Amino acid sequence: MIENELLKADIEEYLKQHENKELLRFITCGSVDDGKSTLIGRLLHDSKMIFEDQLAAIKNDSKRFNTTDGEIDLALLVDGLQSEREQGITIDVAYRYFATDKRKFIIADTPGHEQYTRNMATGASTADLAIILIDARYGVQTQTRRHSFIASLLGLSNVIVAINKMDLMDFSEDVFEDIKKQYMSLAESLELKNIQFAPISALKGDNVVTRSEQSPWYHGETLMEMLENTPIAESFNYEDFRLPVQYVNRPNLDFRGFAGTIAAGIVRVGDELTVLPSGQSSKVKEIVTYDGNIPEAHAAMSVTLTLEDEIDISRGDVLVHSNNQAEVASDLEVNVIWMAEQAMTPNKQYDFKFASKTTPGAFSNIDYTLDVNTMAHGEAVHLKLNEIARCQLSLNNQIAFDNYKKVKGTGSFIIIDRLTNVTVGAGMIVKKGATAAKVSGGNISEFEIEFNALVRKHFPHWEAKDISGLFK
Ligand SMILES: Nc1nc2c(ncn2[C@@H]2O[C@H](COP(=O)(O)OP(=O)(O)OP(=O)(O)O)[C@@H](O)[C@H]2O)c(=O)[nH]1
Repeated sequence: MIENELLKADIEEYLKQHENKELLRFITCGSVDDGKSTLIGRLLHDSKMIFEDQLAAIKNDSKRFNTTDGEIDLALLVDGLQSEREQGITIDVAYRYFATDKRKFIIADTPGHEQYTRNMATGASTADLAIILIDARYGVQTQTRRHSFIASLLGLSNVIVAINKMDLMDFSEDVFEDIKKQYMSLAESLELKNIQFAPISALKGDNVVTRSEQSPWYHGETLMEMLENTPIAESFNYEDFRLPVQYVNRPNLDFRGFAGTIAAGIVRVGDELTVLPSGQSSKVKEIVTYDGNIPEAHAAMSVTLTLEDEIDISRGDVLVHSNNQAEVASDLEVNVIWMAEQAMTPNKQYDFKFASKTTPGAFSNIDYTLDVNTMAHGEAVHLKLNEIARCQLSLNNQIAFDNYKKVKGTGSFIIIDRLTNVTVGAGMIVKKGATAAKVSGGNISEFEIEFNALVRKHFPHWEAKDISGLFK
């Protein structure tokens, strides 16, 4: 633990020195034992981010556990905790930092265990890129499909498919090409814009940071070059200005500022803004930051705006350009990833936490579930752990929102259980909801439920759907 703290302290210092370098956030995903930990260890090791004392500790451990036949077991570096090592499974999202001359990096390391889809969703929601690991011996697996699908659903457009353990397949070009083909056919049904492939051995280091002599047929970039060179600025939306107001700053009667982190777009002094949902308008008087006033600010910056007029704005409102507004509604059509052991029940009240506003509401209908292996639509009355579904959401209050693919910050939300305060799911907004769905889901009478039960009992061959779960 002491070593970890040291590492953390030093890396914060290190990151400070690299403040002006571009930051790439990425996630690594794959099935258990595909080699995520080894790969991350290799990236850290070969980019010289490991300190000598840690290296010595790993060398000793590798000898003691005799895990890798004399090679340093880089996985030991990542699976730092003793209990994790004993279990052999990484169990939560862990964030790691490293830097090269070109960029600095944050890795969200997400475990491969089937039930931990939610951890991947957590890591992926803030990532620019996903490394999807495939064991060269086995090719595309269920987890590959699941992770690629979630990456696509979360709007992660950059994917590096790292075909690992190529050393066990004699660095065969045919194996690489074959897995590439398998993956491309899977990707056809997904919205991943930029897919790159690398044949690697995380254990031996081939094509990770240094080019391998074992694969003379491969002329592409190393994995590290891909991480350094994949353009990320394109994933920012500088078109649609959105400022979800985190708090209203009123230190004295003469100053009233609206503070928050810009979710998308650019704002300048003098711009005409509208407050949503109320619809009132004014002009930007000042843009105040920690380092003083500035004439313009863009996505990801934390700012405080003051306006020309005294208008009513409170926490949770969204400031937008008057000529480019977000939508406002209380009924939404959404994609949901369910993350709790206890199933989601339509018409049960949950809290929905948007960029800066939390409001109660309920799902009025599950339109369909999505099978992550086949992409087929299915029917469901409840939504179970790790299931993904298209749903109709009915909120108790109006919110300002965007389609998730347009603006992540104003297009996503988390779902919180009102009793336990635990996050039970995550959602991405597709569009304004259809009110018709609300009627079919929300207004079922007790009589209809009883009638439905009778029909199902006495006329099972009619195959009527159980609607009791829709009523609560
Ligand atoms: N031959 C070979 N073995 C590898 C390679 N990469 C990883 N391994 C081995 O595969 C096993 C699993 O690697 P890990 O890095 O622990 O796998 P992981 O995906 O992090 O697994 P979890 O942490 O359990 O999710 C270890 O025994 C590694 O030494 C590789 O490129 N070649």
